[in-house]
Amino acid sequence: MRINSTPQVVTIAGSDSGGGAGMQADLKTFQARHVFGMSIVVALTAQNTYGVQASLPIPDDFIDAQFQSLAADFAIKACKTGMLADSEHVNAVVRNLKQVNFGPLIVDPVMVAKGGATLLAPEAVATIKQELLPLADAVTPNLPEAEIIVGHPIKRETDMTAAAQTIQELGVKNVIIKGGHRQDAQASDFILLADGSSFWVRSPRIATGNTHGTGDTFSACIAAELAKGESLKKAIITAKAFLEGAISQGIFVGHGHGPTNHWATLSEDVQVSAVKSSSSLQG
Ligand SMILES: Nc1ncnc2c1ncn2[C@@H]1O[C@H](COP(=O)(O)OP(=O)(O)O)[C@@H](O)[C@H]1O
Ligand SMILES: Cc1ncc(COP(=O)(O)O)c(N)n1
Repeated sequence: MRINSTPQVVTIAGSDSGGGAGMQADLKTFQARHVFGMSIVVALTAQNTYGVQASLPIPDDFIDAQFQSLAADFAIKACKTGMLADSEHVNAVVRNLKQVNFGPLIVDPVMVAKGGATLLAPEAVATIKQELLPLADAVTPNLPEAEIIVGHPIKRETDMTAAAQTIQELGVKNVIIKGGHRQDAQASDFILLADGSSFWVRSPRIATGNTHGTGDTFSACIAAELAKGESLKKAIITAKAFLEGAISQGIFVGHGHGPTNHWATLSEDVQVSAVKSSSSLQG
């Protein structure tokens, strides 16, 4: 059917007025990856490359209204969450997700902005673990977020693999722990799939201050590729190549922690190494 043949994706997240992170980064990613992007705003932030100056959660009933508007009209094939502000808003999103069919759900458990601002009330971590993760097809914590979810420090690569297992036991099928916050020569992300197989994606670490919105861009790219019908494994590898390009071909705007370049071409420097082989990697 012609009317719904374009892959349609929605981000359920916070707005970054500075355009580098949040749903603005998601929508730029959707555009770059040739899918039709939509947005459900959960919170507004007054933000720039220096940090977050103010934030304002959206009333629950307006979150409901946005879900209803999209569900009534579009054939959404994948979705992602980003900044969800607090427990009340996590619950509003969960309630709505249970009533719609927006395809695979990627949860980016955004907690603290790179500049240090709190984007999720600490009390809401338990709500994300108990209510949202069981609905998710994949979760994409960065290292500090993974440490909060599992409740202990994650230092070595073996800690990342163990943490992924612990997070999977919370009821989320596929776990992607991003290694951007480590200091090693490669930026390495660990992936544990639903079938128990696992692999690393690695790319050269780029020395840059332009990493504002990297996590948002990564999870948005995964959602975009899933909406096109790609397997989760292929979507993750594409997202890694997209990030390596977006970070390395930097864009310089603002005076603080700069954004990435969503026009960049995919990098060819991504290495994939299986930890356990499996004939049936998650599709
Ligand atoms: N300096 C860097 N060089 C190359 N890749 C990076 C760099 N920083 C982050 N990445 C990659 O960007 C993606 C997002 O990771 P990360 O920055 O850890 O997320 P978040 O924005 O949630 O903190 C991951 O694939 C990670 O490996
Ligand atoms: C609205 C919003 N959502 C997410 C982030 C996280 O991005 P980063 O960790 O790169 O600051 C952000 N800064 N603002």
